[in-house]
Amino acid sequence: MSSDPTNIAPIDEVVVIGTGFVGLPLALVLAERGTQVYGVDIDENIVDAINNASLNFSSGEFQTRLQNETVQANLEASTEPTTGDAFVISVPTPLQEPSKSPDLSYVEAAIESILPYLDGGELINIESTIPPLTCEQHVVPMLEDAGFAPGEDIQLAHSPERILPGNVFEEIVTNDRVIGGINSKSAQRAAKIYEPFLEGEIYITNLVSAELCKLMENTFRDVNVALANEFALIGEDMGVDMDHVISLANKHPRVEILYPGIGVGGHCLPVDPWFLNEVDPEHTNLITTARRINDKMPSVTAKKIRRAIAGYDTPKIIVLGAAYKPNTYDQRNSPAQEVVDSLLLDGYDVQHYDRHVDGMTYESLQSLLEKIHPDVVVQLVPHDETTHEINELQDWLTTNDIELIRFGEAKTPTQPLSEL
Ligand SMILES: NC(=O)C1=CN([C@@H]2O[C@H](COP(=O)(O)OP(=O)(O)OC[C@H]3O[C@@H](n4cnc5c(N)ncnc54)[C@H](O)[C@@H]3O)[C@@H](O)[C@H]2O)C=CC1
Ligand SMILES: CC(=O)N[C@@H]1[C@@H](OP(=O)(O)OP(=O)(O)OC[C@H]2O[C@@H](n3ccc(=O)[nH]c3=O)[C@H](O)[C@@H]2O)O[C@H](C(=O)O)[C@@H](O)[C@@H]1O
Repeated sequence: MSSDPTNIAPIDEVVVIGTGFVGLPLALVLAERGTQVYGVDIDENIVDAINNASLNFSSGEFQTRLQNETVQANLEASTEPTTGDAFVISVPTPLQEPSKSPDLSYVEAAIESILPYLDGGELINIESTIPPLTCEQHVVPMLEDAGFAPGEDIQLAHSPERILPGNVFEEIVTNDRVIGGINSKSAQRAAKIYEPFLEGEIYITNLVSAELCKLMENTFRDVNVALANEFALIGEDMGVDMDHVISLANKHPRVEILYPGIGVGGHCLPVDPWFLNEVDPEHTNLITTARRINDKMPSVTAKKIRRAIAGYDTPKIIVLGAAYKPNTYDQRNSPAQEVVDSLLLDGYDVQHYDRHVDGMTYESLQSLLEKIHPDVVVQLVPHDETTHEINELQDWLTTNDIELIRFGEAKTPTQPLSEL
């Protein structure tokens, strides 16, 4: 795709619709570099928090950036949209349960909400992860019904976000960016949004390719975690430490097995593969099987814990870890929570803590254990800090007759063969 870049109108004002995990970092990095940003969210608490620079996210980096003077001068939030050169849509795209069909109502509501502010010449750029053909089959007709000619008087692009929760402010700048456009001019105008801060490359394509690309990335990861989980289950049946075998297999120059875990959580991996299944169920056998393997892991984990504590009459259990993965506070679709819910349902006495999750944290692990006197400590999420604390307390736990059960990366440090 090519068009004369000198014809591309500048983007001085960006309206970000949905200022959550994806929309807010974009709003912040744009405002830091001098773009006038208007953040729009239907959640008044978020709007107030942005305007008062008083976010209660556990990640201090959001707060620090929000308090920056340049950001304060360039970022304003509201529950209602306004006019601007570009509208970035970063609202949720969850699944409907139990059908696992995509719920596009947020994207549709977001588009609907900006229609009164379009007057010709604006760009709409969707960052939300969307099923293939959403732009063509949902967004384009909405714009046409409102009297616009997408691609002509309104530009339309899809630039899926790829930031890794936990490393957001680095990846938003350094990741390469794929931008699909309804035409070349739309894609190139969307690129203008990112130019003020992006260090990665921009790759221009069409709308459906950008939609598919994002889904394929997360599906690739999900399927590969499922493979690691399946290997781990084989190892367990055979009484072999598969973390160790995986580390050996990964010495092959073309093998990179991921790590088995207690399940796949978060906002995206458990969701996005189903978007592919929705459009082509005939060709998503491997993908849906992988999803089911990963979905089964919390109950497999709960079963392992039950087996390990079968010798206690009424064990008092402390579980450490509630976030969906290490070193984050995000609890969305958390496998750890599912494991705990399953144990609670069995009637076990479980107390649940997580260093990074508001309302679940504790001062020091040792004083917590001294207060509660548990029989068993289960580490479900290997946050670095928690792993460090537990490693420091190993001898103390043994002396105090507290059994330790660990899952995830922290369980088995990779041993060189010479030490086996
Ligand atoms: N969480 C992540 O790290 C990543 C998420 N994504 C995708 O980005 C999209 C957004 O995800 P998150 O930011 O995590 O969700 P989120 O739930 O953190 O934020 C979405 C925000 O949109 C607001 N909202 C909903 N409807 C609205 C409307 N009509 N107008 C204005 N605001 C509205 C919500 O109140 C919420 O604050 C999803 O499609 C997700 O799959 C993509 C990459 C990474
Ligand atoms: C392809 C890819 O790496 N996508 C990223 C992913 O972020 P997310 O935090 O969901 O991914 P993650 O770190 O793989 O974690 C997902 C889940 O998978 C588990 N997990 C992950 C890797 C692994 O080897 N074993 C494992 O069990 C994690 O513990 C977690 O429960 O999804 C994000 C998204 O789309 O929201 C995306 O922006 C990120 O770049």
